[in-house]
Amino acid sequence: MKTPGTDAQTALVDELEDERRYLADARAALGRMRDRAEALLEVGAGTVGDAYAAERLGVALVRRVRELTVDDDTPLFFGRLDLAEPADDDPDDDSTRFYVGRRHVTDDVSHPLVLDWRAPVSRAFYRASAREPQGVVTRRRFGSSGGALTSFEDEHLDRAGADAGAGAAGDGAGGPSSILTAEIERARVGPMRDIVATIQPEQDELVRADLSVSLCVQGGPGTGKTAVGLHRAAYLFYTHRQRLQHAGVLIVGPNRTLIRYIAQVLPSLGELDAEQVSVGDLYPLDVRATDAPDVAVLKHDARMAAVLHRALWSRITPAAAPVTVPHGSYRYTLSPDALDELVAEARAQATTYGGGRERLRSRIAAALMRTVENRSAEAPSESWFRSTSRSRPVTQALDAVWPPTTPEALVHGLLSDRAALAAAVDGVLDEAEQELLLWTRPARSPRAVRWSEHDAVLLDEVAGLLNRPRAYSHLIVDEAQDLSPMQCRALARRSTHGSVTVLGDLAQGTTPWAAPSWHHTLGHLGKADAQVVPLTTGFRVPRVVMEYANGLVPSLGLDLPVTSSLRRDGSLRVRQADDLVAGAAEECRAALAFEGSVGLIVPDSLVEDAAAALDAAGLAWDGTDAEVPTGRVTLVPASLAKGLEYDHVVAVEPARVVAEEARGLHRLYVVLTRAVSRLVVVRHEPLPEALRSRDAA
Ligand SMILES: Nc1ncnc2c1ncn2[C@@H]1O[C@H](COP(=O)(O)OP(=O)(O)OP(=O)(O)O)[C@@H](O)[C@H]1O
Repeated sequence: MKTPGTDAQTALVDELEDERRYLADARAALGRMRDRAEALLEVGAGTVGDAYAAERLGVALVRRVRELTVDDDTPLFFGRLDLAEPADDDPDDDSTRFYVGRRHVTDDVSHPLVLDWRAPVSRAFYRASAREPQGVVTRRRFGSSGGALTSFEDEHLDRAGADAGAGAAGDGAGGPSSILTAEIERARVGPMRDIVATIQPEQDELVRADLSVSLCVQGGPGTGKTAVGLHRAAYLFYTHRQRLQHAGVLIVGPNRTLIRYIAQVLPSLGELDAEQVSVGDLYPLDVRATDAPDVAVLKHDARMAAVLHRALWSRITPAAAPVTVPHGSYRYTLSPDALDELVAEARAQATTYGGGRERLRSRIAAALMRTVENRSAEAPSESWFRSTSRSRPVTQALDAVWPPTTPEALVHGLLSDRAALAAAVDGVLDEAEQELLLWTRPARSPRAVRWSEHDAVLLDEVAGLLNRPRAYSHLIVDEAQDLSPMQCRALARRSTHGSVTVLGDLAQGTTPWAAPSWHHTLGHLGKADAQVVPLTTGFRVPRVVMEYANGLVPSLGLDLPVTSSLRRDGSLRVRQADDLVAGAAEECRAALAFEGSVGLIVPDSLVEDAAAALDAAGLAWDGTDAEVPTGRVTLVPASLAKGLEYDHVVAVEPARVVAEEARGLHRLYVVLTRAVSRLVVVRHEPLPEALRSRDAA
């Protein structure tokens, strides 16, 4: 005789079978959607009238085909919602059951089989709780392996929390959130994955905030800031595709390594359109020189904006000669005084130097035209106006009173010439600062300058004064705690009328100009009214490692909420080694016994030694710039560790990480918070004071 328990068990197993069949049907339907898109692609180009439309259609269809590609390794859905009543999004649809997945899948008559996670109805999947069921009777989460469903778990939200985890089938059974926990604790093998199956309510609120809302997310290491930013990009594209296709979303990261890393996540989010750029590449520059640290700090100082502004606009000079143009057998003239009046008007109305110059050109031509009209019976034509405005005398006058320039020419002129610099910095920078800025061996021409990476912020500032840069509807800025005031200004110019999502952690600020508070950064970004929202639950770093790293926070002089961790697994070990790099290589070899990626993070000065030690140990390894990894070990200089994560981290010589830079403690905090499962600290010198309690471990 069967016990009631086994009956229930059998019912659950049957139900899992039903779900597997549903998944197979949805996969087949997706395959047909793709076939249809491909067929359209084949005939599309031939049937559309003009070449431009054909190309547009082709691009859209290629993208559609790519979006519909079936990925057999991930199930098409990860959740199911049973609602009390039909959702009111679509009056023709009275379904109360929805499957939530990475993209829409419809059957042959356009009936939805799977809803995109970004669709309005899906919101309840992330937000509903026993306290606020939001119309949800049952929320089902699916466990999977290699694209196959292996389990499910139900929360009955209508039962007021009394029974919020009743049914569970398959290998994921065990607790109300075992599928969630298993998903969160899964080992990392490649780059970061999307988190659409497990977005938490507090993250979802940020992801789905209105396009008009500017947010600043202060979150400790591994609280999902980058993930939230990327999912927000995907959500905004989905919800406002038309609008964002024109004005776009720009994702800005601190360096190319992180950009490359996150670029691999975006396509899996079904989003291929967001532009991604590192903050240093906003003004592309062939960098061939370095700056002393104090010079770099000065170049990033907001006061430089005032200096450059003055240097540029002071190029406008009073007219010394009249403008004279011929018309018929006469010559018509504009006096220097009349010209100066036009300059004053154009200047008062100009928002950019370049725009003002063009406005002045038109005004000069218009004034000359009026003179002609007053004196001759025959009014000059529109083409006379156009050719006059482009004529040599007008351009010469313009060049004299409102000289053209380029960012390179202006900065070259300023930093090579003591008198020009003194005039521009008067009352803004002191003499010592002027000396710092002046080039000791100026290049002969702007083209011959050997620019430093920090010159980019000066050049971009001037470029922005000359002409308005492209502005985006939404800007997502990762690791924003490291932005300098001048970098913030560069971003502000690109989002004048748009909104921003600023992501960062003040405790991880490692640049000399790192923000002391979000108030500063947001002010320079021109978004002082952005809401600052904390995220304090960590998903990456295991609790034991997080608590260890948190030991450093009181020494950072910041008032921040403590980051806790959702992960109870993981381990921490501190090892004393006489030969640091050999010890580290040994630890890497041991780490390979586990599943997942291994990051060997070393002080920058030890990179070469560590590489040699890995080679000597016969371990295959990659640098952080590897497009396609050859092995599971990555060698990471401490200065590039930010934003990255590895299943197993071997962190070498904390004391040296701290000693190698001014904000070394912040850097160490970054280094110690990269591990998803295990952290091994290899040291020779004593640990920094704040970590000593663990030294005996
Ligand atoms: N809701 C979630 N479910 C599962 N995993 C999550 C969730 N949120 C974040 N994660 C994972 O936690 C890890 C850390 O996320 P992420 O890199 O976005 O954090 P971060 O706040 O940007 O960290 P850092 O400050 O160190 O750069 C990633 O592997 C991410 O996929």
